[in-house]
Amino acid sequence: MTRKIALVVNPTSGRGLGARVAPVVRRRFEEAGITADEYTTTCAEDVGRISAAVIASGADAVTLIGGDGTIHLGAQVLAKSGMPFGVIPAGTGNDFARGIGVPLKDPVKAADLIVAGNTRSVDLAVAKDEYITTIVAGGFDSLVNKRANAMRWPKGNARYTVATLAELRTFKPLEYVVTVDGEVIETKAMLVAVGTGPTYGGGLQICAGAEIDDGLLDITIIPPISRLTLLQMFPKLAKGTHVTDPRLRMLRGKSVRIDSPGITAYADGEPLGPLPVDITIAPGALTVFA
Ligand SMILES: Nc1ncnc2c1ncn2[C@@H]1O[C@H](COP(=O)(O)OP(=O)(O)OP(=O)(O)O)[C@@H](O)[C@H]1O
Repeated sequence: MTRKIALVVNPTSGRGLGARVAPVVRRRFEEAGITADEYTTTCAEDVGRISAAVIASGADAVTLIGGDGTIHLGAQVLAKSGMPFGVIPAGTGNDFARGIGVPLKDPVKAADLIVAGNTRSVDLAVAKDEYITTIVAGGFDSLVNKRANAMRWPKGNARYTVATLAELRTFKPLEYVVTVDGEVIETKAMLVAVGTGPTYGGGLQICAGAEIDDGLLDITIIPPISRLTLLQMFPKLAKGTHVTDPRLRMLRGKSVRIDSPGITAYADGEPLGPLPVDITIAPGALTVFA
C-alpha cells in the first residue's frame, strides 16, 4: 500500500530555508512512491493545528520542515499521539535533529531516513505544561538567548556570539536553589541547564553525554567562574571537551526544580517563563524516524 506522509513546512525557518528545502523533500518522497500532501504554515499556531489535522486524517506519518521552534510547536500535539514524525532540519540551530542523528546539511539524506521508515522513541522534558524537545536554559544562557532573539543582525549563530559578549560585560553569578529528585542544592552559578538531548544554541554540548532515550533528565550547573574562563569555555562546549573541567556539576534525575530570582527560563530557544520552573520527563513520548 502507498505510504501517505504529510509535509508540514515552516517557510520562514532558517530565513527561508524551509521554503527552499520543501520541494526537494517532496520530490524525494515521490520518487520513493510516497504520497506527500504538503501544508505550508502561515503562523506559529498553524504548526500544531495542521499536525492535529494530520493525526486525525489517518496519514501514516508527518514530516516537519523547520528549526527547533517548529519542532517545539509540533511536539505539543505529536507527543504521545504515536504518529511517526520525521524532521527535515531547516532552522539555524536544529538541535533536536542533531540529537536524534538526522543529517543537518543534506535534506535528501534526511528525507531518506523517513523513506527507510525506521523509528525510535525519544524522551521529552515537560515544564510549565509544555513539552520541551531540547534544553531548558536558566541563567547566563537564557539572558544570551533573550538578547539574541531581539537582535536583527548578524545572521545565524554569529548572533549568539555577539549576544554572549554583550551579556558578559555585566553578568554576575546568580543564587540558585536546584532540586534534583528531592535533593536540594543551594549554590551560586553562571547557569543551570536541564534537558533530554545534549545540545542547544546550534551544537553547544551543554549537557554532553545526554542520551535522548534513557528516561532521565541531564542537568549541568556551571559554577561561578571568571568572564574570561566562561568565554574560553564556549569553543570547548562546541566540542564537548568542557566536561573535563572538575568545577562543572553534571547530574541526572527524573524531576528537577530550578529557582533563581528574576530569571526567565528559555526552552527550545523561546521564552518559557520566569523561574522557578519544575521539569519532569516524559519517557519515549515522541516516535521519530532516525
Ligand atoms: N509561517 C510560520 N509558520 C510557523 N512558524 C512561524 C511562521 N512564521 C513565524 N513563525 C515563528 O518562527 C519561529 C522560528 O521557527 P524555527 O525555530 O523553525 O526557525 P529558526 O528560528 O530559523 O530555527 P532554530 O530555532 O533552529 O534556530 C517559530 O517558533 C514560530 O513562532
